[in-house]
Amino acid sequence: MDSEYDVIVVGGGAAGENAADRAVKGGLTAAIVEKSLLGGACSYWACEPSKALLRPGTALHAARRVPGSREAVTGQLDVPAVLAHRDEASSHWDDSGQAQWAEGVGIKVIRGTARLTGARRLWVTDDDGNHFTLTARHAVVLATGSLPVIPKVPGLHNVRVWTTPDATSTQEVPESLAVIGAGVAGAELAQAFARLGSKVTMLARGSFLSAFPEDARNLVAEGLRADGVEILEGVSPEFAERTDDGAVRLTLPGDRTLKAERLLVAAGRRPALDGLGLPAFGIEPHLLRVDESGRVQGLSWLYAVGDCSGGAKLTHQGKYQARITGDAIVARSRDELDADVEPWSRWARTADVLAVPHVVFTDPEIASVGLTEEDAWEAGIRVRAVELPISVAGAWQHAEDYEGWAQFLVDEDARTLIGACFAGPDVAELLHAATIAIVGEVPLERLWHATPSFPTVSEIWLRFLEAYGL
Ligand SMILES: Cc1cc2nc3c(=O)[nH]c(=O)nc-3n(C[C@H](O)[C@H](O)[C@H](O)COP(=O)(O)OP(=O)(O)OC[C@H]3O[C@@H](n4cnc5c(N)ncnc54)[C@H](O)[C@@H]3O)c2cc1C
Ligand SMILES: NC(=O)c1ccc[n+]([C@@H]2O[C@H](COP(=O)([O-])OP(=O)(O)OC[C@H]3O[C@@H](n4cnc5c(N)ncnc54)[C@H](O)[C@@H]3O)[C@@H](O)[C@H]2O)c1
Repeated sequence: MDSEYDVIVVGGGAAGENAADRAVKGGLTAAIVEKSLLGGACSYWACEPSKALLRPGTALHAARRVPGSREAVTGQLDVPAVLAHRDEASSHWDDSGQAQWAEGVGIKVIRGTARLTGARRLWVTDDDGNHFTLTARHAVVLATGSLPVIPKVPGLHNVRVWTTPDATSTQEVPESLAVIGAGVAGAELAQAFARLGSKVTMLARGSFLSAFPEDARNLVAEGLRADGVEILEGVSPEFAERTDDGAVRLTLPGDRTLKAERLLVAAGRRPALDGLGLPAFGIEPHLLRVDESGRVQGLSWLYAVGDCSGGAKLTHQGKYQARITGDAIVARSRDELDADVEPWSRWARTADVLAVPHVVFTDPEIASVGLTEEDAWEAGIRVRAVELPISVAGAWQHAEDYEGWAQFLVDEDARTLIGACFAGPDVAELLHAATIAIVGEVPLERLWHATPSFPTVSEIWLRFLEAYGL
């Protein structure tokens, strides 16, 4: 094995793989050091398995909402078949296909745990405890992902908790499940397990899905409640203990208790930057900042992409950052790019601030992109919100009782869209149109010419422009 590569990526999740791929496509040599499965969290423990657990319930529910197909659907979810579908979606936790892809595109995969020991130099320990040094000629890219935040609840350390990988890879559906945290992971997994037969109770420190507009999160809360999920808002556990029968009992404010067979902690994630040797370079892991090209501030050779680099923790955004960073490293290796990076150029993560798409894959879904109304006012933008129910012919065709809500945010001076949020069944597929309108800064007068097909849910775009006054 060579000990020198142009680019060395630490962490082979979605972000790391894409950074290495772009470097190789640009003519550089690249290696990925990975301590677990190549493909990372998304492939084995996060997006793929969680969506595979959710999709069968969504499909069944959709069939029940259309007269004609409703009558044909008489059974319940087949739990073993759902779990088998999830196993398949997670490649049975086998990364050989991924390793084959990497080697095929010219990326060297090195199994082990890496830490920085000098500028462009890494110390790697493999699974057998062997050590070796790797040197990067141009750049080291950190793509080490994120770790769950475990809240400081007295007694919690004595209790066996599930974090999200335990929930997404389980082979058993618990009779009852308590969930600490009512963000995206908590909401999706609460619904998945409720539909698989668990009695689910969610504890939200603040509001359920607090990052989204109230009308959107109310629709999702209604959907979860219809599946039997109990949502307790403004509630954080005060104490946790193991019961004699191996279950978990939580003490809640007001001396209430909650007993559940399993306890899932989905209370947020933090960048996984410990143990990488960053303090020796004057960087406290929790203070790591990157510039628009993904370069760690203060170091010309160190970059970070994906969950570990701050910002939205989403696969597609990490991959976007990785494409930008990989190309920036290539450009700098050819002296085609200096320190300054133009916004919206191919070396700038401009969409990280202005156009991050985010889908909550519950049923109904939430799909949002761009600034929120609060962000816009804070940024000094004169924003107008147009909010309306998704009440178009396409919605009635989609489901008898279709209920949806949309919000469009317009920069009143530029007369362009700067944010959008949709809530309702299958709204995820409406999102990319909004992302394109925002990234392309398409004037509303031009959007007026983008005719949505009849009868599709996309007709909500026409209703928006009419409501806006065009
Ligand atoms: C339950 C759940 C569901 C989700 N669903 C979605 C979704 O539907 N859509 C979406 O966009 N996002 C989703 N996300 C978020 C998404 O999973 C993450 O944003 C994404 O996986 C991050 O990719 P990454 O490459 O940055 O990190 P990771 O995929 O975590 O990869 C980091 C890799 O680095 C390795 N590593 C760490 N330290 C070292 C070291 N020192 N040496 C060598 N290797 C190291 C790790 O083993 C790991 O493989 C979900 C998250 C969760 C928790
Ligand atoms: N569909 C998707 O794209 C998807 C799905 C799942 C996760 N993710 C990503 O993974 C990351 C982690 O998801 P997450 O849901 O864990 O984080 P999150 O930050 O979205 O939500 C965490 C929630 O836990 C609550 N919380 C924290 N401590 C608590 C306590 N002691 N008691 C009660 N509630 C408490 C917080 O108030 C917050 O609402 C997110 O950044 C998200 O972007 C994405």
